[in-house]
Amino acid sequence: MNLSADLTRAQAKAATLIEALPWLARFSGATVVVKYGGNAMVDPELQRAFAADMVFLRYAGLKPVVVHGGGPQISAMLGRLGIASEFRGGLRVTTPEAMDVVRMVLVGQVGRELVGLINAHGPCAVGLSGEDAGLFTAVRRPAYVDGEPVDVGQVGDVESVNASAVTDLIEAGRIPVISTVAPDADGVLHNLNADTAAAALAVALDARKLVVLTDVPGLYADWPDTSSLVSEITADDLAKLLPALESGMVPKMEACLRAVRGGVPAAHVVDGRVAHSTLLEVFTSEGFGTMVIES
Ligand SMILES: Nc1ncnc2c1ncn2[C@@H]1O[C@H](COP(=O)(O)OP(=O)(O)O)[C@@H](O)[C@H]1O
Ligand SMILES: CC(=O)N[C@@H](CCC(=O)OP(=O)(O)O)C(=O)O
Repeated sequence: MNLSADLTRAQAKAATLIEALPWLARFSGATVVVKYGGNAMVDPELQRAFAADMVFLRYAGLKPVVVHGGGPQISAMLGRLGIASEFRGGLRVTTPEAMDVVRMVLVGQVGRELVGLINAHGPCAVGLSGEDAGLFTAVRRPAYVDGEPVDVGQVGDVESVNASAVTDLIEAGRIPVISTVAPDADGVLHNLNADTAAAALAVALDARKLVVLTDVPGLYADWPDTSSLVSEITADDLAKLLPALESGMVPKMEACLRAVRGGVPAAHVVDGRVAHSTLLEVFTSEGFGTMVIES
């Protein structure tokens, strides 16, 4: 057969679309929690690509829920305001003064910007924080440095999730965009690591997938040996590997483990520096990044 160049290109596009068919069928109606962070959150082109992916998922019949990070943006604002900031065991030491800034940046800046980018495609996104409709309650937690607990101030773990705060929005066709601050039982606001909160939410929503964006192609078993990229790992093997991981990957892989152990069938770490990484993960056969499964 002698196809013209145009027809060849058109056929390649059709092949790409049709490759998505089994995945569209499999994930139709599924809730997918996506943790937005890293470079995807600071590069304007990647930001727009991410927003388009969320809208694509929604129109493809999935139910995307976004949990966003914002560590670098919080650090920048604390710096501008002359408020000292440090991390202990991967968690930000959060004084009451810093907590005000964490809330202002996550809820008022990073969350708003993402809502705006998604809503450029149509009025889908609604921003909310752990404070809204009692979405999260927090319980204060220490950091662990050399195995020892260290007080890091108003830092919490998710204690409870009011899933209906999110499912009501999903049922209305919205894309929830969630900022990870939450009150404890006394109403004191706490700062939650966004990877951890995304995992807790994925479990509470009975999500079919957790997708965590980062700035590397995935988990390396022997970091920084780039030949050691892990494409698939079971929860048990990940639990064995966790103590050997370095700080950046620890909350991410702990989050994947928590999600899978909590009943989410698959948790993925994908390279957010690649435009449309979430779509590639959900709709292509290649497998993208690292997938954590129960067994
Ligand atoms: N075993 C590992 N596999 C992959 N990355 C690792 C590993 N150990 C440490 N890292 C580092 O962790 C970083 C990701 O963590 P972090 O910077 O906190 O993520 P993000 O900003 O995407 O939320 C990677 O960019 C990499 O430098
Ligand atoms: C307790 C704690 O450390 N909270 C994080 C919350 C934001 C976050 O997790 O952002 P990333 O995903 O971009 O790292 C912080 O204050 O930086």
